[in-house]
Amino acid sequence: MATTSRLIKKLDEAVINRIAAGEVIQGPWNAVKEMIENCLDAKATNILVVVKQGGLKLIQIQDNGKGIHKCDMDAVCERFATSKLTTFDDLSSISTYGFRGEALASISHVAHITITSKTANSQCAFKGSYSDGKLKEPVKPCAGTQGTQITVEDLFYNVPTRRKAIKSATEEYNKLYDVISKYAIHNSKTTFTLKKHGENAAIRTQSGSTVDNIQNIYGGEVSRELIKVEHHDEQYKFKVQGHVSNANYNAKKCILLLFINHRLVESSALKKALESVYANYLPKGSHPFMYLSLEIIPQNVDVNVHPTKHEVHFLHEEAIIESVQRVLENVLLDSNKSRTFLTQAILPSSFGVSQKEEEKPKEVEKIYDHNLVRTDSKERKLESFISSQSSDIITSDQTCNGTKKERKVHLKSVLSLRAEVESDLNINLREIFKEHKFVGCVERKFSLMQHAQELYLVDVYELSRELFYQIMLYDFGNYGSISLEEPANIIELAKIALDLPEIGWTIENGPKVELAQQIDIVLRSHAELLFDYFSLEIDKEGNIISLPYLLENYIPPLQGLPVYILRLASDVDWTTEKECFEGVCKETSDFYAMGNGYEHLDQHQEKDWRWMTEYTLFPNFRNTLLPTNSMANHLIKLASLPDLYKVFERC
Ligand SMILES: Nc1ncnc2c1ncn2[C@@H]1O[C@H](COP(=O)(O)OP(=O)(O)OP(=O)(O)O)[C@@H](O)[C@H]1O
Repeated sequence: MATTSRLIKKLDEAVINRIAAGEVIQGPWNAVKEMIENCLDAKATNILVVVKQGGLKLIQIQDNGKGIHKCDMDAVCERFATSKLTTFDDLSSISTYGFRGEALASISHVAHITITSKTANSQCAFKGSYSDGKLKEPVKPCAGTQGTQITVEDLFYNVPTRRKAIKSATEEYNKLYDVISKYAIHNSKTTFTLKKHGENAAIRTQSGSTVDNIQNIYGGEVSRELIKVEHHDEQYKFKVQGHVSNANYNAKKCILLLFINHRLVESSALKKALESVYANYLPKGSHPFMYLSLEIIPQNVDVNVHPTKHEVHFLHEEAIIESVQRVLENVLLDSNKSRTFLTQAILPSSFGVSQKEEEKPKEVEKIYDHNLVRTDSKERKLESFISSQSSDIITSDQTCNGTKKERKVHLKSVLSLRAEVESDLNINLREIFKEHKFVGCVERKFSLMQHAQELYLVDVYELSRELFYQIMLYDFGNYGSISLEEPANIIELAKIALDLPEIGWTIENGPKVELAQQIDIVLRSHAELLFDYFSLEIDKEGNIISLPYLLENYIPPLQGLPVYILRLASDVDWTTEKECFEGVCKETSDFYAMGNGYEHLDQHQEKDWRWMTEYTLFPNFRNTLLPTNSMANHLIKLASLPDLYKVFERC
């Protein structure tokens, strides 16, 4: 009778351990991650990582933490040997990164590992080499400073398939660079250094702020555009804090540094949810930078989901994700509203205004990128147009003038005017402006723009009026100034205005000269307020000498100045704060609106308004304007491609 031999056999212990190790240690990056977590659990404040061949040949991690006692040295690389967890219940309140006692054991099954460690109480350090979870020979005393140094050599030397699957050392290096970067940002009080063996440090952080570390690792372009996130949710008992990029920043790839209870984890659901919020703020195809740290009560989090610990599960996952989405939406909306504009005196020769000498800052302050308004966050910044397309508009030294310090505005009247704007937001219009393409100017008050397959006629006059009104509210008290080359006398301006047919002066209104004098008295009596809050300066002789500078590279049509002066004096309610501020903002935005003022334009002005419409107003309709429901009337849909197709089909 033929005997059948057993097909199912118990695997050799060494093979079992190697397979298990391969699940925990997938590549140099997570060997590094596990060991960094050990350093942090040991309260290290200084961590140095040296690697060779992307960590495949060598990973050496040195910390200044509490060290390992000599008596524990033989057990550190044994599976399920840990100092961090005793009972299963401890898992629900775990506050250390490690809890399984598996990482070093796993590494010892697939690499050569040497540990040198010294505790505070010990006279000297002790050194041991490990293989397959065991000490190769008794630990030896040696010289060393407090802390632990772990050296891992020839990772996967005994797992040829895994070694082959690893494509390139550079790729592995990039992955571990990424892991160290993220831990360095999350642990800003600990200094991190990463070096390729024999080379200078690729990462070297100082103990400082999170933003400093983001700047150090991801660069100034990101760190300058960050908004702080901080929120405590009582209902689902979690905290979220971090820094995310604002609408000015966009990258080709989404960068998300996500920590849940201080563990670096991945969550595609949260990532997707957050990216969908940014879709309303960023141009298509561009992505944000987000560093978020969520702290959820440990009882609601299951950390033991994945061998590499890069996933966690938590209760109320959907509700928490939605709540974080709302937090992000709020901070982005806030940052979009409070964007500040570069404030400086500018002098376009074609408009007959010039910079006041005494206003030139003694020391030229550097103007950073984030002070400059973008035309389109995907494209070039306005400054790049200055010397070419707009040399007539802006004098070349304008980018080095000083900026005013921003003052915080807490006036109830202004906050309530802002709230009125915000209560009327129109999300559809925001979408349209966000994704629009400028087509061309029809005339000063009207331009064409395209959104998706639709062509719109845009009332630039009305929209720019709204834009300036919003800028006045959100940048209240912080405008720069445009200095007039020739002081403009209020009485003379008022007389010019009263002569204009559209003002409708009649004999019953009283003599023009007297009216002009009254206008002068009203404005001069409020000169201090006009200067302080609105940068509208009146000298002792009753001359206007400066106007507010509301938008970079935009000069109001100065022919509208006489009417502006007259309306400021006659139409503003100067008796109550809110009405007064609202009135000045409204009159000023009427004056600044594109298409106001000039009847006949010379060659320069003809070129200037077109330039300002395309490169200043439309980019700000996209990035700065908060479209409200009333603005829907300022867009007329002229054509829609799908409708046109239908017409052709019928023909
Ligand atoms: N850098 C270090 N400083 C001090 N002690 C350390 C260090 N690295 C490891 N240890 C000690 O070695 C033990 C085993 O570490 P190992 O990484 O294998 O497991 P763990 O951190 O306890 O759990 P996990 O497998 O979940 O990471 C730790 O519990 C700790 O006591």
